Amino acid sequence: MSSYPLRKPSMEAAQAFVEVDFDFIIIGGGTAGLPIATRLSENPNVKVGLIEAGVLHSDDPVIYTPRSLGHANNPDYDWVFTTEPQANAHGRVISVPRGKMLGGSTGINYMGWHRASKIEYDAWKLLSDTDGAWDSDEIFSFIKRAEAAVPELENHDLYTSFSRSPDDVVNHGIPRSEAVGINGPIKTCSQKVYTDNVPAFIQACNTLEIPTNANPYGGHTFGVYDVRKNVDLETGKRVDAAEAYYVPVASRNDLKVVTGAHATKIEFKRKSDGDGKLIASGVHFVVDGNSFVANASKEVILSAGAIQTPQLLELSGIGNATRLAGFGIQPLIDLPSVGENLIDHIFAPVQYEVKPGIRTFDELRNDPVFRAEQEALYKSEKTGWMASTDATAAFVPLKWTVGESKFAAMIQALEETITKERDSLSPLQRAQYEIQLDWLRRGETPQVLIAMLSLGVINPEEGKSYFNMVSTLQHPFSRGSVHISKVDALSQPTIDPKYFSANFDLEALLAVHRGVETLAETEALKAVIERQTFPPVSLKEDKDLTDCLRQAFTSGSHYMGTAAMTRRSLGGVVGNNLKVYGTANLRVADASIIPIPIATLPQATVYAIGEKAADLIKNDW
Ligand SMILES: Cc1cc2nc3c(=O)[nH]c(=O)nc-3n(C[C@H](O)[C@H](O)[C@H](O)COP(=O)(O)OP(=O)(O)OC[C@H]3O[C@@H](n4cnc5c(N)ncnc54)[C@H](O)[C@@H]3O)c2cc1C
Repeated sequence: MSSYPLRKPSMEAAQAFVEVDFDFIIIGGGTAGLPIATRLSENPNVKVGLIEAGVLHSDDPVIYTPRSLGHANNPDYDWVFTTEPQANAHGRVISVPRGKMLGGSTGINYMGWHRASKIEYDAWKLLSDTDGAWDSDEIFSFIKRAEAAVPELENHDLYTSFSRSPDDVVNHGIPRSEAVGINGPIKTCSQKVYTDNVPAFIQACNTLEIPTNANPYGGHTFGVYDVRKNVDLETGKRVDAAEAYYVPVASRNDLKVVTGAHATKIEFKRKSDGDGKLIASGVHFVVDGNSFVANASKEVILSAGAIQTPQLLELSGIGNATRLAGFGIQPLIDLPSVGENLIDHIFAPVQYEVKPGIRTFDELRNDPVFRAEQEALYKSEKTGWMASTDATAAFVPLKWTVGESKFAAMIQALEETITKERDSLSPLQRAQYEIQLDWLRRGETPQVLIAMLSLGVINPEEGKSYFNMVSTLQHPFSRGSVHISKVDALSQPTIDPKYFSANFDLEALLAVHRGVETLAETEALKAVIERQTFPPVSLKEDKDLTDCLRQAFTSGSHYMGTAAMTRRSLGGVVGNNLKVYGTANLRVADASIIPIPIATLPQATVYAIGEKAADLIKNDW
């Protein structure tokens, strides 16, 4: 472990940090930053420094008890950012959760471990230069490197047995034994506790011809299944980037981590030879109001996440030159797409009260004796309800949700809008929309995730139990932005996801809501549901429900795209080697490089980005 405390900011640690001549400095100790730091420091001959604004929370039950999820939305763990008032959501200001700690957002996320369909990762290639383009095989191989799935036999995927019949189960694509990693740092497992709503949901999906997918890791995600979780079956704890990647190698001499240290700017020199590229040579940071500069002789890697990576680029002089000049920042590289292309998934709940006797995770709220038993079981055996989260979900193409004729009308209207607005779209949007339209028309790739969740219950009555079917939109057409609001790294940037700026997103969300209503009408779900408690059942008309969706939706907390890895001519910020265009040695590696919406819970993909970045850097040096 570091000789300096990582649990609180330390001036001595900051001073010792800047006295090292680093080869590599990584900004942000999160989902991608920690894999990069730990993989690079496998070579004892390089010196690696990592600057993280949050601190280490080892053994904090708020983080590591799976059932505590949702309790970390306060400044001890979270940046607690918010959006600009959203024009298409009655001016609502929406919460933007982001983990602030060693481990980043993996310390506060919901632990769903998932990957997108192959076709979605293959689209990255369509948007990039040919040389070194990423594709699904490559991303799958790096996800495999990051993960350790508990072998099936030891932790059987019980959910397949809940299907109506074996005919409802599909198992296709790359065989699971080849697709899934077993030796990586991130331990993942299947659910051990299934509450009564889960079998009902799976059977309801089967009734509506959504198959049970026994191998959602093989390249085809369509179907209903239990999403694996990054929970360690042996310890019963959340597995985050800090515990999985950093803690086991913390005593390495060549790896120095400074926490409570807020990076404020990247320092550059300009190359004197022909290409005149910028060379990143150091990083400014502050600890408790005191400024420091650390030096890197080889590379600086920016892994501050999709909100703060563009902020730091702009503060360092990389971005839209006119915008930067307006803030009095000398533009070093005119890259107008920095901070553009902000993508987020959109979530909207439908809440149901269950019939008496049906058990959901609300048992823990309603029955103090049961809760005490479960807490004791967790303490002694590291298992039971406290070690569990609910993660059953259906990934479904929009076509299924809507029905053929309505779907055809929706697509036609969407195509007309895109054609009409073509001149005002960015080159990247035009390319993305073509790809997204193709996915929609084919009707095989899920655009929709319906998640079975017991979290976020609205106004629960004592003694009653509930679950939510959360409709989520995974391939939105709306694009927002993140930009600096002042020349102050410590203040939050202006975050404007522009939710529903593409009207299609709202129509699609309404269609998903209708799909959820149909699911609730199946015999399987009717057997467990007492009544719908949100949205109010009195809201029947499309117009009223649409209004309710504008009021009730939340961010999926899956921000991506703000430093997109695409061709420069399309408005890319980084190339296939993750280097920022116009720089010789500044790379971005985090969720901001994801170029197009992907229908997945993104952390496994971001870990893969970190793993791949480490490989690219090792190969170059
Ligand atoms: C509430 C919530 C629930 C989620 N649920 C899931 C889920 O179930 N499954 C899933 O797959 N994904 C989920 N996600 C999304 C997933 O966790 C993120 O997409 C992913 O972790 C992002 O990784 P990143 O490396 O881009 O950023 P992060 O992991 O957030 O890392 C960025 C790091 O940089 C640090 N940093 C930022 N600015 C600075 C600075 N100026 N100086 C120093 N350090 C800085 C931050 O403190 C942070 O540690 C969820 C996210 C949230 C917030």
